[in-house]
Amino acid sequence: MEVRIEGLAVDGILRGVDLTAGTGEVHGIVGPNGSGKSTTLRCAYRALKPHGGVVRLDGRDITTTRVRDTARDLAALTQDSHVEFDFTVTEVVAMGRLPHGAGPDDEAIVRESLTRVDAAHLAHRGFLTLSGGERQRVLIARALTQRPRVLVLDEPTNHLDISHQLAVLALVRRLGVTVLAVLHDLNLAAAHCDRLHVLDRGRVAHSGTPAEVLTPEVLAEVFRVRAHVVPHPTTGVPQLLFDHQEATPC
Ligand SMILES: Nc1ncnc2c1ncn2[C@@H]1O[C@H](COP(=O)(O)OP(=O)(O)OP(=O)(O)O)[C@@H](O)[C@H]1O
Repeated sequence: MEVRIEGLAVDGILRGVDLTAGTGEVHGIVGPNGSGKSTTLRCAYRALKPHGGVVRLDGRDITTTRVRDTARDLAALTQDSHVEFDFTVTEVVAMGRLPHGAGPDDEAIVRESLTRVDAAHLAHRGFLTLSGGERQRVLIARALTQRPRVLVLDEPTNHLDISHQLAVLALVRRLGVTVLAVLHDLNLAAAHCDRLHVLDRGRVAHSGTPAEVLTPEVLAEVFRVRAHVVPHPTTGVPQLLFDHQEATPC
């Protein structure tokens, strides 16, 4: 399913964000703190109504369909993905089936999703007893349980150790669904995304393949850091080495 974001505007935050992610492509949204990455995603999963612009799934404006219909197509892992009560892990992941209504395969789908994020052993634990990384994996399992055609992920590797960061991003790619992911780690973004969009002060400043976008010039202009770009010794993917910085942007 294609995701097309056109002229997205949110007062004081987004100033006309345009990007298109083709069916089955993995797109990363990167950019400095406060540049509007999460706000862009919030509009895509309908947590926020933009003041201008439109988000289209396969050409159709998402605001012209019922929220439940959008939820059948699109699953989100967000910064607001909280679970307030101590549901079991199985119960939390089963919530991903809600947009589809109850079905006979639900239990099997929940078990499979938990296995895919290496969390089957947590099935009967209380969600609130889990570590940050375990919670994140369970929330990813909940999104997978929705069997979406589009996955919107806001910092999906947050709280994950390096092994689970790599495993989750490899899994996301294997799913074959369209992915829009906010990522802070530019090297992970380069290794796992087909295309990157660099947000700067509420606009897409640069879009392209990781090699096109992650250049020393763009990193200096947008992130204000000095970087060297080197090919990964086995994959050839561009990877970044940063110079020590005396002055921080804070
Ligand atoms: N509900 C809101 N009311 C007022 N300002 C907001 C609101 N939501 C976000 N902002 C502001 O909009 C700007 C962009 O926020 P957003 O969360 O989209 O940035 P981001 O690129 O995801 O940042 P980060 O990398 O820090 O997560 C920030 O300055 C933020 O303070």
